[in-house]
Amino acid sequence: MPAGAPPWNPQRPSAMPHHRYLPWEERTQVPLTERVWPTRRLEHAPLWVPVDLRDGNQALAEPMDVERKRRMFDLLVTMGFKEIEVGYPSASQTDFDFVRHLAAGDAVPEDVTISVFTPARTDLIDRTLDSIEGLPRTLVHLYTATAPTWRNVVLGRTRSEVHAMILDAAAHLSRRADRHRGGLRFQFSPEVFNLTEPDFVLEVCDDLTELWDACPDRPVTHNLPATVEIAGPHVYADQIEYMHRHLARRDSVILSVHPHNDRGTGVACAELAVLAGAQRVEGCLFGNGERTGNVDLVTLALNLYTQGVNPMIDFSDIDAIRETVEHCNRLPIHPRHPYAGDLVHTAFSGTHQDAIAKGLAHHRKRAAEQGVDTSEAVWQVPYLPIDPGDLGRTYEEVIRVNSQSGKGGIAHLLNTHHGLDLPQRLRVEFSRIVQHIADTTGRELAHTELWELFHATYIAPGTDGPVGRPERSAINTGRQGTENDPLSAYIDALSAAGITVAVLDHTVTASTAYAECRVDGVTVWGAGQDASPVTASINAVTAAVHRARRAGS
Ligand SMILES: CC(=O)SCCNC(=O)CCNC(=O)[C@H](O)C(C)(C)COP(=O)(O)OP(=O)(O)OC[C@H]1O[C@@H](n2cnc3c(N)ncnc32)[C@H](O)[C@@H]1OP(=O)(O)O
Ligand SMILES: CC(C)C(=O)C(=O)O
Ligand SMILES: [Mg+2]
Repeated sequence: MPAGAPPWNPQRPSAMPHHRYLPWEERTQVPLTERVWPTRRLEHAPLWVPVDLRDGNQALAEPMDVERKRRMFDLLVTMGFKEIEVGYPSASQTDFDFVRHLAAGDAVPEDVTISVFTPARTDLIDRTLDSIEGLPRTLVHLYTATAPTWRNVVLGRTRSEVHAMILDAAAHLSRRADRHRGGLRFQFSPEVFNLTEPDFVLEVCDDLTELWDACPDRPVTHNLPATVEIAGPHVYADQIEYMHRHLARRDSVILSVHPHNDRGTGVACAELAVLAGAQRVEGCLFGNGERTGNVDLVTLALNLYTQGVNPMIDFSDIDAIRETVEHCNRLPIHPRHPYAGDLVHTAFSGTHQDAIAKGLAHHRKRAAEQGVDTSEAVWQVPYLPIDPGDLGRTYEEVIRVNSQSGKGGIAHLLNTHHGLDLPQRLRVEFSRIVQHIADTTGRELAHTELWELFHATYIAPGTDGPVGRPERSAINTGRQGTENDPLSAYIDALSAAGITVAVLDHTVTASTAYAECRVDGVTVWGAGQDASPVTASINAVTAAVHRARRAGS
């Protein structure tokens, strides 16, 4: 038993060298003792800023060419994003050309602001400013790493040297901006904010706010990245709340966050950061980006949507969005990706299917009672946090059948796709047949296969044997006062032919009849179809007779 491990924990200690890693408390400290973020609620959307064309793009094996960048840009505009980071113009000719392409054409709507990214180097700042010549409403985004390890190891400068380097670059940017026609605004990112001393970030950001003379009408954006996620989201929230409370000229600062996803908690970091005072969130569609990605804007915005908050972004055709992103990034989106993956609205397991099928039926009923369309009624369907219809998806894929499935799902598919409404006991029986096939083949059964199986089992179980099709003449002549009850007449006819049939259960819904019959002592179900309920019922009894005789032979 490892020292300090509770007695109920029988696990063997891992031999992996965990001592090589430092807890976050030893790498950063947030001087925040009282926090308000746990008491707050997300009530409106922050400003979402997609960085797919810069941070996402720099993480691709094959960065986007101008054509792909343009497709991504048009998608982002169509979805409703109002501020879009379009590239790192000093990094490559493609990025430079793309910004020039935007400047030359009419792709940028009047309500959209473009952002371009630059390091704190005068030659690269100049190149960046050259790229945006003629572009209105541009945000120039300056960044420098501020965390101790980056200062020491990467930049080879002391804290005060890095501070001076940032201010020099910002001053150069300001001077160059004075010559720029069209409104420029500034953004600063202390790269690796989350590992930087909070007082250093405050010093630098406050100096920039002053240097760039930010005011409420021309605010500066301070973007505080979790460049490499190293701690839980509660730590990031504390760091953001601390900055939110202490930044100077707060009404002239847009407080932005930029979480990455190294620990898989990028979404949680962003959500808690907004509770803690962040007004703007940078991320990428479906979480593309460096290493494990940038925070996923789709998940974030749809998380808000499913809380009844307007996400300010249009996701009504999520598959078209996904296809464009897959084309531009040349990366597939995982089938389990929140909200957008191929399988995220699908249930294979029996109890989930049962609940969903009941939930959908209840939803339709409640909408009808309230006199509203199903797409307007409040959504409360078990296991489906969002109505797939809101994302432009159909309900077809919601329930799929394999060996994990149960009668509810099978009945739902037969009902939805083939108009069958199986009686409860028949559901139980048929699901055993399906289960056996799914188990032995180990594969999924499509709704068409279920229908074929149902048809072959219950509707047309084979006509070999002594009973052929019902004798219409025997029915129509009407025996024993059964002129108004052709089914009884048919059963009498069968009896006269030596086949004793008792109908134990009989229902007809939408041109399909289901009959549970005892035939010569054998109890079986049969089903029949016809526009006429009478004929459908007679067909069902005939099918039951065939099945019983096969079972008995
Ligand atoms: C967290 C982020 O996403 S940051 C953005 C990362 N994105 C990219 O790097 C993609 C585009 N980058 C590039 O194409 C190139 O790095 C360029 C064109 C910008 C620069 O290329 P090069 O001049 O070849 O330099 P290199 O790529 O080796 O960059 C490292 C140099 O920049 C310095 N540097 C790193 N960040 C910054 C910064 N924010 N401001 C100023 N200098 C910086 C480093 O200290 C190093 O300097 P050194 O050569 O004196 O040691
Ligand atoms: C905002 C910039 C510097 C960035 O991409 C990061 O820090 O992750
Ligand atoms: Mg980043």
